[in-house]
Amino acid sequence: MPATLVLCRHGQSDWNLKNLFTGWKDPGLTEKGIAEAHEAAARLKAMGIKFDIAFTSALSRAQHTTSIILEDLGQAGLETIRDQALNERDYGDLSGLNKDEARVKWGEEQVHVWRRSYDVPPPGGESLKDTAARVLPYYVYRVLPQAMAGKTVLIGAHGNSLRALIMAMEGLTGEQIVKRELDTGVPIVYHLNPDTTIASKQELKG
Ligand SMILES: O=C(O)[C@@H](CO)OP(=O)(O)O
Repeated sequence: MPATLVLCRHGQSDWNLKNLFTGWKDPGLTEKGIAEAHEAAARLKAMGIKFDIAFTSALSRAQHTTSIILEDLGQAGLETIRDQALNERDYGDLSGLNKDEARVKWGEEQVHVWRRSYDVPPPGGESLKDTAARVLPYYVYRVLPQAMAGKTVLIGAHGNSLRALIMAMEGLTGEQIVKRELDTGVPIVYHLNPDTTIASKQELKG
């Protein structure tokens, strides 16, 4: 029986709605974000998934999404480990700025490079590579041993911390990851082989 690992980006946050760079800032979920978390839970429930352990970041939008999913699955008390290693990529000086205004100020291309490239950090912040340097050791040393022990694992985290993880798990290049977007509140269910490679992958979209 392959191990099961579910990755889920948090539901829409207040700053996603306002189109602001968020990073390590800590806005809550919008009504839509809360609804997305419930939908994520319903899709996991329809697959018959029950978790043995959950991991989330130190930021409330990911914690809230994770707790809604667990509550809806009837697993409110499940062991949930919070760690800032899973936090969103730090957007540095861009944090709190409007993304459209940033495009006007610095140009479409520069902002796209800051948002999606692999190794170009935004001013004062982390590149995806920097983010991977904290996410991947956490995954390898904390999360993966749980999955390899046969536990069904949930990671409720963020667009860029999960992009960093997915890049490594799926063996994507720096060019491929630029195009990879994660929707809010959409669980991705991976089954892993005993050697930790991916046996199957399913995105639970509506
Ligand atoms: O603002 C952020 O922290 C992230 C995720 O919402 O945005 P982006 O998609 O621009 O990386």
